[in-house]
Amino acid sequence: MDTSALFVQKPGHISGQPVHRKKPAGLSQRSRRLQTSQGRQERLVVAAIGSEGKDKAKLKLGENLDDRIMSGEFSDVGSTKERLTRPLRKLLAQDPIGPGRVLALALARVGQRWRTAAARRMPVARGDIREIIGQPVFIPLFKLYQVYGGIFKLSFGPKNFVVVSDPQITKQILLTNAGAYSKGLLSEILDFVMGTGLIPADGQIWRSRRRAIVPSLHKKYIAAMVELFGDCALRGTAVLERAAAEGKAVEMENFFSRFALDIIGKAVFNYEFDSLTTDDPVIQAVYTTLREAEYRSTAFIPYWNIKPLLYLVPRQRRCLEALQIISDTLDELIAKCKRLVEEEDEEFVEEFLSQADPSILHFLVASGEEITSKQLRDDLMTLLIAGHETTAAVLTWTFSCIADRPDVVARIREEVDRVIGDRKPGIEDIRNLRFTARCIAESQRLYPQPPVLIRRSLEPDTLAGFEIQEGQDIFIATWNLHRSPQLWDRPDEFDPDRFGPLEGPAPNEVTEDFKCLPFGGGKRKCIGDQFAIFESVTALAMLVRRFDFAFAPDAPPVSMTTGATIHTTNGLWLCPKPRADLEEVRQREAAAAQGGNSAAAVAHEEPAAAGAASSAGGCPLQTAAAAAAAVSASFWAAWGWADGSWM
Ligand code: HEM
Repeated sequence: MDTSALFVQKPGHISGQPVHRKKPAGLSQRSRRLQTSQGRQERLVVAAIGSEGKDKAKLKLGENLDDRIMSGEFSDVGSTKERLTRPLRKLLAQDPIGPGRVLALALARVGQRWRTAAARRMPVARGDIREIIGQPVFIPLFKLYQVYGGIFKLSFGPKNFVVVSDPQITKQILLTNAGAYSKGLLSEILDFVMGTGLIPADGQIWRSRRRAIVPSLHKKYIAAMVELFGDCALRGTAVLERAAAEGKAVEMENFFSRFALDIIGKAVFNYEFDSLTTDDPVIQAVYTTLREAEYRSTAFIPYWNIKPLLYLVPRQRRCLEALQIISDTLDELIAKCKRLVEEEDEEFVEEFLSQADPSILHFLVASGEEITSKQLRDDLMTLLIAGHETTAAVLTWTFSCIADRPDVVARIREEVDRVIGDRKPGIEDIRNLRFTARCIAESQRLYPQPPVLIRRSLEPDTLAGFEIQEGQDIFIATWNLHRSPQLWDRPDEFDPDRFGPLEGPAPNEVTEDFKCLPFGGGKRKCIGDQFAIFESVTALAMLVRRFDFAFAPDAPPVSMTTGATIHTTNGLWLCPKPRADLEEVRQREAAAAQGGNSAAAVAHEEPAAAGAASSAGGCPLQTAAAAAAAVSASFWAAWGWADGSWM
């Protein structure tokens, strides 16, 4: 089935469903067009989706929080007892005779003690959960952060969460006292899909799985993956060329979602989703499961814990069916891989990379480690989800950031023309695509994926002088850290130069001292950070060198909605147009490359042909694996990957 229609359409239609071009009623009052200091309006609207009626209800709830903040209710963080007795104290102080004034003085002294005691307690924002839901959850958290600062408690009836938006407190939780915290709520939410995979796992299981999986992402593997990224970018190029030729807009979130799925399928378990050009039940099953994971992470009542409802509620039944399809597919892939490992009889050495199948699954099976099929399935499912949604979101928001920035596009293009021309980038080239990489980093600052990290304290701790009880749920509000006006100059502006000279180190939680966490930090830091950066840089470079992108004229405004990552509400509709000087650049490249690895030749074929061309001669990764061996140590060190330091 040809899937291009799913994301290449006239902007008024998404997945075949007509979309009202007019903004929904009430949207305009709610729209927050973020004004940058240069006066440029970011096409960003904070909105909730839903029918008009639903929308109004949410609007009221969201505004309610704004009203309460405006009223100063949240700013008064002192003692309630002191506040309540203040009018009485004032009245008594007016007593002309004397006893009233003595009492007023006594009350003032007690009030002072109450205030001092209150200052030692963490500020608490009490409210109704409905004031938070119905909008991207990090938006109200940001508003409350502006009132309370780096640490406060968010309390809804019996439930409460500590919200952290301070770099040093974040560092303590993630790095210096990381042993005192678990994934808590996140493990509970993700159990149905990831089981004891790396993201939700804690304790001994986490330690042993991390020790087993991290070595599979070794240098040769990453270098081989860069080749795969280039092949997939060529297929994407072909899809965009067709859209450009037909003058159609492309829904880029869908496009990047499929792009990233194709890559992660091959990279993790050698499965050809080929979702940029086809659709099949496994792809549908993956998306059903992903959406369910997001639904569960934002739903208020976990009704799915009541077993019979799993079979009675249609969406839960669909999810069970999807999980079964994925589980069967993974079982087949595992069995196939085991057969291959037995047949090839290759010695398992450090940096093992199978020529026939360089996937992480192959590494894990070849390592000979005894693990249950269930654990292996959990590991693969975790890597599939962790490496897919995040990268797709990063690329989507990067393109949203650059679509109205011809100055940035020109700089990326100049760098790409100079470094790789029309070739696919090799591993060494990525080192020199430094401005392109900074654009990815800046987009990750503006749109952190995920926008909130979740933890639970395993033992009492003290954060910024406040006592934390065992079992306390904590949100680390990455969005707040990344957009804080106290921590960043012009925080809402897309400025890839803000991290200093391009020759300097790539920005991360260490260089930015935990005010920027593109991949988390400490012992639970992302294991796929280099994979993801190289993938995103390759895609950005290879698409920008070919196309100009402009916002589709009649498309809905770009707005955010919460999932595990930040999604667009109505898609990101862009019109790709071949860059004006494309022919000239091609001729120049053809003359220079003379029989080299010309991307132009491949990308002009149909996607299926591009895929076939990329795998001509067996595995397209063979040559890359060989080339990887030659990559210098200084290259890896430049990416913060000195031998051993990345584990
Ligand atoms: C741009 C893309 C990506 C982003 C923004 C991202 C972000 C993150 C973040 C912030 C964490 C820390 C979560 C926490 O502390 O609670 C994390 C963990 C993780 N990521 Fe990524 N990630 C990306 C790509 C990938 C890829 C490609 C893979 C695998 C190939 C991957 C695998 C993982 C795993 C397994 C963990 C859990 C590590 C542990 O708990 O030990 N990620 N990621």
